[in-house]
This record gives sequence, structure tokens and C-alpha cells, in this order.
Amino acid sequence: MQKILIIEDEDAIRRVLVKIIKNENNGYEVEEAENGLQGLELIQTHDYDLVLCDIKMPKMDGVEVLGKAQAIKPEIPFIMISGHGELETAVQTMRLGAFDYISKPPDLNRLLNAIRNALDRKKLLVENKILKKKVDKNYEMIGESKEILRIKEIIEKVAPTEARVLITGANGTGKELVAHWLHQKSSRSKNPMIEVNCAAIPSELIESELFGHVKGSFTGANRDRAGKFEAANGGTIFLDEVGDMSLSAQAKVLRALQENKISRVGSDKDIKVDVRVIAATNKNLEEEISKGRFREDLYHRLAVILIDVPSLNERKEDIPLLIEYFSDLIAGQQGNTKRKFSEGALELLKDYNWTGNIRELRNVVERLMILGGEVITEDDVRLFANK
Ligand SMILES: Nc1ncnc2c1ncn2[C@@H]1O[C@H](COP(=O)(O)OP(=O)(O)OP(=O)(O)O)[C@@H](O)[C@H]1O
Repeated sequence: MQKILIIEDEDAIRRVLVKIIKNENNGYEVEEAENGLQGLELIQTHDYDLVLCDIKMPKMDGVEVLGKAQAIKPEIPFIMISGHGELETAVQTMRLGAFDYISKPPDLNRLLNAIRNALDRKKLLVENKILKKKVDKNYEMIGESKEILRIKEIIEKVAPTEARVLITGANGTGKELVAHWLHQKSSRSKNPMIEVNCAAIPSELIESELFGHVKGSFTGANRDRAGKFEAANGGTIFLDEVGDMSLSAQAKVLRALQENKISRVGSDKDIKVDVRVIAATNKNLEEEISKGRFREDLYHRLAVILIDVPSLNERKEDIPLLIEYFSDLIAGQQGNTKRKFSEGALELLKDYNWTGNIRELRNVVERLMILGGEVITEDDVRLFANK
């Protein structure tokens, strides 16, 4: 059921609107207010998917209702109803955030179209909000150890700048998480963050993946295709496992960083790109450089800021917090109740011989939640924590 509120002081117009809307779709629930003040009260106390609002009304006019409603519930779309001679005001309300306007007397098709479009947009906004919440939840960074606090502090300082960042650390320590935070807290966050796992792409394909190609440039290239650098334009590219990139791809990335230009494979036309680069690796790049497998000049271009993410064993005090977080997350995902871990169980888990990969900790928590008792005890840990 989608809820629509009509705020209109003229009885006749209100009645026509209600009739049209109800006839159109019996999935619409319609409520009415006779003036702006009453309308605003209803908006404050009820949830609506759409408001149709007259401009000229006693007590509070439509422009004021729109402004006040936007301050408290900005997601509700407004369609303004403009009387004779109010066209200019109607256009102005769109600048203030109204979704659309219709003129009196309402034209049936125009009205129904505007309503459908406004409701679609509302649905999209809500879906986006839910998605964003989900994304934020997936990227929570748990930990109060001085190592994690230091990383958060660096992120706060570095994210708003254009500086390139190289994130190092063992597998599963949270490098990707750091990269997401850097993007989310930057002015580029409205644009995409494009991830490329350099280790997962065969070396003969990596250039085309990063820079795109033109039709006919190699067997199978049967149409022009943009690469990840172009896709990330205005945003961030995250080069994960950058230490695994071939030397020829490294040369091209270096050029992209030096000149802010790329060219698609098989073309000599330059394309300007505005991309911030964040890279990550679990390799020791200095060692790779000494072995001739990684370009030193590229290393210096990438590592303006270095963030080393410590392994779990170096910040054991975060383990109980992570256990609680994962227990909550798993319970939410699987629809069962969150499990309590006894003090003794937490102590044992703190001293467990972790590989350092946080995914291992998550798996152990999940295993204990399945195999352990209502409260997870030291005995449960002894019996079930090891594989
Ligand atoms: N501090 C943290 N708080 C909560 N979850 C975390 C934390 N650090 C890592 N994780 C979770 O652990 C998993 C592994 O983290 P992530 O993918 O960021 O690691 P990575 O170092 O990029 O791994 P890889 O080297 O395998 O690419 C992810 O699900 C991530 O959300």
C-alpha cells in the first residue's frame, strides 16, 4: 500500500484528486488535509510516500510546507498544485526540491504520470538507503587497539586529500576495508570505487582490463571496450594485489599516474582520466624491487602514504570485540539469536594461535555458534575451535 497525502484547501479539487488517484490504482491509500498547517502535522506524525500540495492556502502556504517537510523528511517527494498565475512560483518550488508540479484544473494523464514517477523515485531512494546501510555495515572497522586507532586517524587525515596510498599487510588483515574507508571519506565518494584484483587476472589480459581495448586489437576483441581506469573516472581505482602485476602493465600504470592519461590497447589515442589510485599488497615490495619484479619508480608513485595493517596477533585485545561483532553479524544473517561467550572462552580465543586472517576468526565464531552450547564456554572452545 502506497500512502499519498493531498493538502488542498479547495474541497472540489481535493475530491477530484482523491477520486482520480483511487480509480487509478486501489493500491494507493489517500489521506487529506484542508490546509498547510494540518498537512504538516500529518507529515510529522505519519509516513507518506508522496504529497500533493497546493501552493496557495490559508494558514501555511505550499512553499512553506515544502520547506518544513524537507527539513524533517527529505525523502518524501512533493508534487505542487499551482493555480492560475502561479506558474513562476511552481517552477521555483522545483528549485527548492519539489519533484514536479501540475496546474489546476488537473490534467488526468499529466497527474497520473507525475504520481507514478514520483513514487518510483521514492522507491529508489529507499532502496538506495537500505543498500547504503548494508554496505556501511559490511565495512565496519572493529577494534580499539592502538594499532587500529592509529589507522583510523591516518584515514581521517589522508582520505580528503588526493594522495595515493599503498596499503600493506598479510592476507585478510583488512586492507580492502581500509581502501573502502579512504574512498568513502573522500570527496570522490559520490563517484565509483572500482576494484581490480591484479593477481586474479591473467597477465596477458591485465592491460586490456585496466585500460580497455579497441576492436580488432587482439583475437576475441570484437568491439571497443573501456577499461577500469575509465570506469573509475572521477572516483578511485583500487589496485588490489598490485605486487602481482606484470612489468608491462606496471609501465602503463606508471604512465597513467604520471600523465593522468591512458590509451586503450590497440589505440594510440590518449584519454584523459581523473582517478585516485589506492593500491594494496601482501608482498614485500622492496624485496620485489630488488629482485627486478617490481618497478621502483612505480613504487614511489604509489606509496606517497603507506598504511601497514597489523595482523590479528599484533592486536589481540581486539579479538573479543571482533568475536562479539561476528556473533552479532552471523546471528543477523542466519536469523538465530546472538550467542554469549564466557569470559574464559574469550580469554582462550584471545591466545589461540591465529594465522592473522580475520576470516579465520569469523569461521571459528560461526563454528562455535553451530556446535557450542547456549553460552559458549572454555570447553566448547577446546573441543570445537580447532578445525
Ligand atoms: N577491523 C575489522 N573489523 C571488522 N571486520 C573486519 C576488520 N578487518 C577485516 N574485517 C573483515 O575481514 C574480512 C577480510 O578483510 P579484507 O578483505 O579487508 O582483507 P584484505 O587484507 O584485503 O584481504 P586479502 O589480502 O585476502 O585481499 C572482510 O570480510 C572484512 O570485512
